Amino acid sequence: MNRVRVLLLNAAVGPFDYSVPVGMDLPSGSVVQVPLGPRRIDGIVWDSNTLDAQEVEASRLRPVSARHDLPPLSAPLRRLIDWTADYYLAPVAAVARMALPSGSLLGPGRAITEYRLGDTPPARMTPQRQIAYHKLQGAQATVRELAALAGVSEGVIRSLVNSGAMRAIEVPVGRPYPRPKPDHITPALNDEQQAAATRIAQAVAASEPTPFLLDGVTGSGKTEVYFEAVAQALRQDKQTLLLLPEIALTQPFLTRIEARFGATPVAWHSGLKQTERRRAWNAIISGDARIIVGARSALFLPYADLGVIIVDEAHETSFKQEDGVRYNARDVAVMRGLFEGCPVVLSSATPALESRVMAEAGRYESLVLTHRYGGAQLPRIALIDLTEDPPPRGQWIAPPLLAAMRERLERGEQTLLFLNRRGYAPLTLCRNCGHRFKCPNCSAWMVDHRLSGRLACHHCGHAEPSPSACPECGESDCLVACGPGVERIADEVAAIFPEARRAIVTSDTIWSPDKAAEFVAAVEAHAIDIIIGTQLVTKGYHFPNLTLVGVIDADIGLEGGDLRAGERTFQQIAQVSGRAGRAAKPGEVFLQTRHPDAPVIDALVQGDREAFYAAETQARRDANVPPFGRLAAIIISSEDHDEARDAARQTGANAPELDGFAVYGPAPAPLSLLRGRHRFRLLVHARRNVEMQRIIREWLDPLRWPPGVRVAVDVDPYSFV
Ligand SMILES: Nc1ncnc2c1ncn2[C@@H]1O[C@H](COP(=O)(O)OP(=O)(O)OP(=O)(O)O)[C@@H](O)[C@H]1O
Ligand SMILES: [Zn+2]
Repeated sequence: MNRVRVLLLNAAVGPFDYSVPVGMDLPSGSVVQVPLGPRRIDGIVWDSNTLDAQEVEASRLRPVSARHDLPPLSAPLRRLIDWTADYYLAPVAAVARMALPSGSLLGPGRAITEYRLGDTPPARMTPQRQIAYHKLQGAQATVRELAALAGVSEGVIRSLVNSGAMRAIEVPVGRPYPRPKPDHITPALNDEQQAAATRIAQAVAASEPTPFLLDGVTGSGKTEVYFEAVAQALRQDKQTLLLLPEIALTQPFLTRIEARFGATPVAWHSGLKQTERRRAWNAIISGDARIIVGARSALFLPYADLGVIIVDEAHETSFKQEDGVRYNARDVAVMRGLFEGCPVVLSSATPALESRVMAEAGRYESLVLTHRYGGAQLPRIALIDLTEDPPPRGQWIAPPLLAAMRERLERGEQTLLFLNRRGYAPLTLCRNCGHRFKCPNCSAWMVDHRLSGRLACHHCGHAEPSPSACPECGESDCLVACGPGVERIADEVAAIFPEARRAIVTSDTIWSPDKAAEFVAAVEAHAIDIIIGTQLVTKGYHFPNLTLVGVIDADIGLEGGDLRAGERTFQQIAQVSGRAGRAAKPGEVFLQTRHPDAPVIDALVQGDREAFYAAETQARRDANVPPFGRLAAIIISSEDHDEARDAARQTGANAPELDGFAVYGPAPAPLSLLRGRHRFRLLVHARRNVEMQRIIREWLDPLRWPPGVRVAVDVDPYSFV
């Protein structure tokens, strides 16, 4: 057969068939270059039985131009790509692009040129050069990366190179990574840990495609358990993919892996430099990289030989991608394990309800750790009813929590205050005329960030300097901050305990792996008494001297009222509580609430997670919502309000009427304006046994919209805004 079907990667057309030049070997999965009109573009040879293309006579086919020097994408990976595209209603090419990180990686070359400043400054200093010269001391990267780092144009960097102020360094990208050793340092597991570890290791040894739910209370040592699965994969010369939700937090984690296996793992995330990315990529595809720690984007990479996939903190909603291909990495990981023939471990102290239901149904194998490691006790959780015990006016920390904090300071122990709100205040208004500061691009309030002196929109990134006067009435000294964010709580702590050393932990302060490492070191060295943080501090940390957790507003997550509001509140509070008393000293948690009788709050205080899961499962079953019924959101947007509304109405009017398939809306989305686009939503609610995706495809595919309209489908949505 001298014809191949090619999936085109960076084109809105295709797939197309091409002829195979004599002497070129093109098995399925080969990465190739093909002609398209006058251009040449990258593509992948795909299985013609899974991908339809227009039939073209053999004589009219154009030949494949070249084959890239890469191993072909494996059959299991191609199957995963097909499955993902089908399930999430995404173009196959869009999913396949996630397996091939960027065009520049496909080109030839064993080295990349990086630049760094030399010893002598440039003879002629312009203001831009001055900035670059200042910011790039000690840095080494490509021209583009240096420009981004310094905040100047690439031209400025190039001019520094040409003037001789920067020198070129060839960085080889094929350098091998040090090999981790399965038994470098092995901990003694307790009985529960040992039983779970043995079972997973056995599944790795047998290449069993079993999904495991590793469900263990906070501090039970789940990490040590799944490390045994990693060790088993290493013994068999296979790869481990370890997915983490928040990449900024990986540095302490990488250190922990290094301590256990004697070598740092290979990290994969969006913050990698091009040389690092290329080196990692080569090692992943050749099999040289044995332990790969990554964010969800690592899930689609072409691993040479996967032995096990681990999803840590598997309940985290950040595994759900909210743009482009809207997939859930937790669910896709289970499918990848199935196709690759390897076990998948979903590890969590507060599993997603979906995962619990799968385990109860016997589809996942359940491994349970009921106790904290080393005899530490779970913390005692107490309520502060804010209606009875309110803080003084203009403050947010109630007297019982303040008293507990004072005790900790006196005893030299650490406190963590949790409030899931970045910035100083979520809303700023004018006392004089009532003006509220709103984002010009979104239907959202501007958040006051005092540390950086700005008002910022958390949806589109729009920011402006904090105003001194009201733009509406012109009065000065009339702007009031409404409600607290972590910065405001930190100010309150500073006013009450001026001697206490504080750290604010949010994505604004911990924005890089280095910053995370710095923070951890400071807490461990007891250079910090009180941590004030958002959800960034709820996971993974193990600070033995931290014995008090205060939840400033336990009700905050329940306000939105979406499908998972109760579940998310339970998970966040259980996780943040789990940071208290993890070693010898017992922990204590205070929840500040206005709804002491809410079932979620009650379950947390009683420490009765089984009751919470049982009630929540029943409620979902009764409403026939996920994981029992199915949901899909259709978001229709345009820069023009009426165009978006009309397209949404037309879509709704064409909705099929079928048994077990209901369509609600369209209605303006809660965030009706986002990044300058007006948004309308339709919600599909289907019974489990209905082929929801096929019906949606047949409904939407024939519809035509004006060029300014975008239609996004979100299968199994997590976001309802
Ligand atoms: N068998 C063991 N031997 C020695 N130390 C252990 C063992 N098991 C756990 N630990 C230690 O106990 C602490 C908690 O373990 P780990 O971080 O694995 O818990 P976890 O279950 O992942 O917790 P969380 O879900 O709260 O993050 C860590 O410092 C870990 O090194
Ligand atoms: Zn905005």
